[in-house]
Amino acid sequence: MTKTSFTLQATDGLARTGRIDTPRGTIRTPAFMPVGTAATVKAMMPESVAATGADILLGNTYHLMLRPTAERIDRLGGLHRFMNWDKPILTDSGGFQVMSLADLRKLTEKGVTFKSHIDGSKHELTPERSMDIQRLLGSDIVMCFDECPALPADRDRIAESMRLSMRWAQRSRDAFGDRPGYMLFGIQQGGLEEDLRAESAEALRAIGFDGYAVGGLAVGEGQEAMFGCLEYAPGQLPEDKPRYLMGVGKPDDIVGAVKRGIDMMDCVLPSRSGRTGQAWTRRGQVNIKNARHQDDPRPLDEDCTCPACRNYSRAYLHHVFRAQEMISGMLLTWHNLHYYQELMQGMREAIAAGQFAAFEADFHALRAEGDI
Ligand SMILES: C=CCOC(=O)Nc1nc2cc3[nH]c(NC)nc3cc2c(=O)[nH]1
Repeated sequence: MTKTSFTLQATDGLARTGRIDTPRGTIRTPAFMPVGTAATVKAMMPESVAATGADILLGNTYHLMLRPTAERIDRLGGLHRFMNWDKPILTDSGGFQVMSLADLRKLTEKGVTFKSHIDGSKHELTPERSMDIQRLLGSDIVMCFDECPALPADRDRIAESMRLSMRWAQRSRDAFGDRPGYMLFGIQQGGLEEDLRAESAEALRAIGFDGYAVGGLAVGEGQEAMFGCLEYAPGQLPEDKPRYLMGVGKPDDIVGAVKRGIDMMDCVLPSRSGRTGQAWTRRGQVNIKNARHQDDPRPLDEDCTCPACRNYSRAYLHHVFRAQEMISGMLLTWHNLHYYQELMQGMREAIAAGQFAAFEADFHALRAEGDI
């Protein structure tokens, strides 16, 4: 099967469940993508990531172009072979990270020049170069090269940035070419301005993409403003293509985004917070480094079937975090990614059964505030 396709299987209100079929495998939606920044989901073996239920993971163009370089990964057989992950991979275009991580950035109509945060070497990212890098990596879902304006920004700045991103979307499409079996996603911009988001959606639709991302969010606007934008932005995008919300989020952000029509998300939160001792459970958050866990024989979450909850006590997890043992980040990252995938599976089943409202009510009812 060399083609790719998106099939909607059920809807419940604005929430949808479906599947994205690619030659490397099927992605069940709504989907959560663990972040594998430097060709690894930190503290996890790839087979462990697969065991959590992840159908796809995310790679970062900015990091991989600097080290070990896309050319080297290509020579070694591509990113899937390199990191021993044979399911789908989505790579970002580098646009967002170059603006947040690189030094001495210079942005022009052509693209962005910058100095590596690793060794100070000079680099350039353009729509054309980003498409080339993502092709060399072999990623199954390629993202347009875009600019994500830092908020707060005034309306003129937001409009100007969005229109640049739309010109870059056309250049990305042209440079991507015709690649059966690979998908190119456009990225909607426009800040929190409904009319600018509509203009962006129309520009992307006219170019034509395999999927559409809602960009420019989860950049400090807060959940209320983000949900306000998600009341209209997903609906401005083609209904028969996947909708991807980048950088989201906490479990309640994810439930709220799926409720408003989002099909795919990615976030470093479950893995990053796992390494710092922050566990996410259906009853809320557990900061395992808190002294009150040091004699607690119970698992993190009685109902969780992950290896951390099946085989270890809170007391043990507390100990290995206090002792800064490597197993600490491994176990909590595994738990958090397992919990996130369980959340996605629960929503897929609830939407298919027309029970999303009940699922959402249970989700909120079970969660206590604060540390549990
Ligand atoms: C990441 C996949 C593909 O995205 C791109 O290639 N460009 C892009 N990335 C973003 C990443 C974000 N993370 C957050 N919060 C943590 N907000 C984000 C917004 C964007 C965005 O507007 N564009």
